[in-house]
Amino acid sequence: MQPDLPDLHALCAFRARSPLTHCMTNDVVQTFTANVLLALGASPAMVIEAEEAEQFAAAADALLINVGTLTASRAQAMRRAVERAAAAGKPWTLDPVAVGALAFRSRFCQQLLSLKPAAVRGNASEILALAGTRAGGRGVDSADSVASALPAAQALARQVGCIVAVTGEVDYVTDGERTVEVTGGDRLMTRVVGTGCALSAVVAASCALPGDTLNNVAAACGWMKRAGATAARRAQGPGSFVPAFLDALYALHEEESS
Ligand SMILES: Nc1ncnc2c1ncn2[C@@H]1O[C@H](COP(=O)(O)OP(=O)(O)OP(=O)(O)O)[C@@H](O)[C@H]1O
Ligand SMILES: Cc1ncsc1CCO
Ligand SMILES: [Mg+2]
Repeated sequence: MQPDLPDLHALCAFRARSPLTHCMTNDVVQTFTANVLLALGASPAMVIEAEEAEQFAAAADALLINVGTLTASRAQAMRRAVERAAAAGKPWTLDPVAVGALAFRSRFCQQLLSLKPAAVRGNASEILALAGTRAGGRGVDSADSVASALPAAQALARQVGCIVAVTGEVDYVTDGERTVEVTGGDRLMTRVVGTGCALSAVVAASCALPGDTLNNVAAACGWMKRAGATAARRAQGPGSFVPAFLDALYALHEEESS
């Protein structure tokens, strides 16, 4: 494998910074998300009670909002955390799980966008829905191609003034003017739950790094794609993929310099 110096530099910076990452995420992916962040060298903390979430949002380096298992009380806690993060100048990232398909979370995500996320990461159907182009996907899964969602991702990035990462077979990361394409990964990444949700947590953490957020988010997508490809070569199926994926994230620096 060719060394990929920008990704390696960003990975070293990520590990040196070890971003304290406040995750308000869904019930399905809590442990996997924390393990992915830990394998990469970040420091996750899942703080969800409204009063604590508000307090912690100001202290953490980055905040993730994932609406996968949203409830009214969680929405309230998330809103308070985002408002505090925004006031404290801390970057926050939105994963709009199943937006478009469901009205409550769609209204909530649209309202949150006015509080200026640093990044939005979603699959093609989610990005199309958030941009107002399409109605939504098939539950939490995408029903659209990534290429078909690129114009919507660029429009959303310009409209909100943030980085948008639309992911799938290929990932596109855009600020509305510049677009980076990230290739690799493996279809097995879609046969275990939470690779997208965990990627959003890594994207959130990468927004705490100094430098160009577009490049840092693209690097985050690249780490996940590379580890996904390595793990797929080693795994026999979804069951052995998850531990192989965590191992590959942990050893990414060896792969990049070999
Ligand atoms: N067909 C594919 N080939 C290679 N990599 C893929 C493929 N589909 C998805 N990926 C990778 O899997 C990860 C998750 O992306 P995806 O777009 O499936 O997220 P998602 O639908 O939000 O997932 P989830 O909701 O299950 O967390 C990304 O790193 C993406 O690049
Ligand atoms: C399966 C599932 N259901 C709600 S959130 C979630 C995790 C994938 O997005
Ligand atoms: Mg998702």
